[in-house]
Amino acid sequence: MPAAPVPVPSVPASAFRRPRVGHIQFLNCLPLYWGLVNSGAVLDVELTKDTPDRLNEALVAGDLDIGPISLVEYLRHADELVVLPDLAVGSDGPVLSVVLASAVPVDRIRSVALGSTSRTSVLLAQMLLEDRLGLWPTYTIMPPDLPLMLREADAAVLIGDVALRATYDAERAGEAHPLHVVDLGAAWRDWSGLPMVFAVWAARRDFAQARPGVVKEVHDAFRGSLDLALRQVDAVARHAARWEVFDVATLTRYFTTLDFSLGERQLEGITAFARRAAARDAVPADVNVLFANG
Ligand SMILES: C=C(O[C@@H]1C=C(C(=O)O)C=C[C@H]1O)C(=O)O
Repeated sequence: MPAAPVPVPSVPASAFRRPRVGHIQFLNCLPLYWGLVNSGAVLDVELTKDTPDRLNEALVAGDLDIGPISLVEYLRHADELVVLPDLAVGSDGPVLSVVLASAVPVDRIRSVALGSTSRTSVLLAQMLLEDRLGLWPTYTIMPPDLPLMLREADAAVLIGDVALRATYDAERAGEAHPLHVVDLGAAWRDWSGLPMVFAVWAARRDFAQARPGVVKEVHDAFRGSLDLALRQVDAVARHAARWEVFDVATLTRYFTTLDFSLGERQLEGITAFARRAAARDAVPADVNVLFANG
């Protein structure tokens, strides 16, 4: 009699396939990517480059395994995710690429167009306008196009390259500039005394449990490539200035102004932001930030 077949435990396909990793298609994450390409790290991943709003949705839906996620969306879905240590997009003071650009003096803003690619910064802007300045404007969500937004509203909230452009144009024009450009990283630090964390990197909990080694490998590669890019920041800026509208000095300043760390102070910043956001019912109260085992 033939031997009974040995039962093979079923292994989910996710145990074998290449990890699906997200990447923000803004200059803020160029150092991360540049390092990956130039460090010679062989990282076998399926990389999806997109705007933060779409990457948020994909990670929450389980269409990505690991990726950056707007802080607000992380706080809303923290029980499905683990945070990668020592990696974030933030600033301790001015950030240059998260702005409120207003055609009227800030205390006269009555309508605001919120850029559709953001989740954290648009909430931060609302908190600053309402809870700090006592203004109650109306809001509309619009694609991140400054002239179109200002056709519809007094002010616009922008993130990423278009926001960096707004900062750059305002600095170059000085007094003659028609817009009031408020750096929301600086505004948050003035208000709270703390750094702002706009986005973190997270892995889906089920993925991190099934493949902890892969999460560590991806995290190490990201962290390593970021460190490399920041050590060679002039070269990164020179490279990017070849096709970007920004000059080398602006890009060098930008890459060194951004705070990619996630230490004690950044966690305090997250807690302070989460508390204020929870008071407005924008995120659940008392979220426990769980890290991937590094
Ligand atoms: C500093 C930035 O942080 C970003 C802000 C985000 C948000 O507001 O939801 C999300 C990801 C980051 O890209 C930036 O976009 O320039």
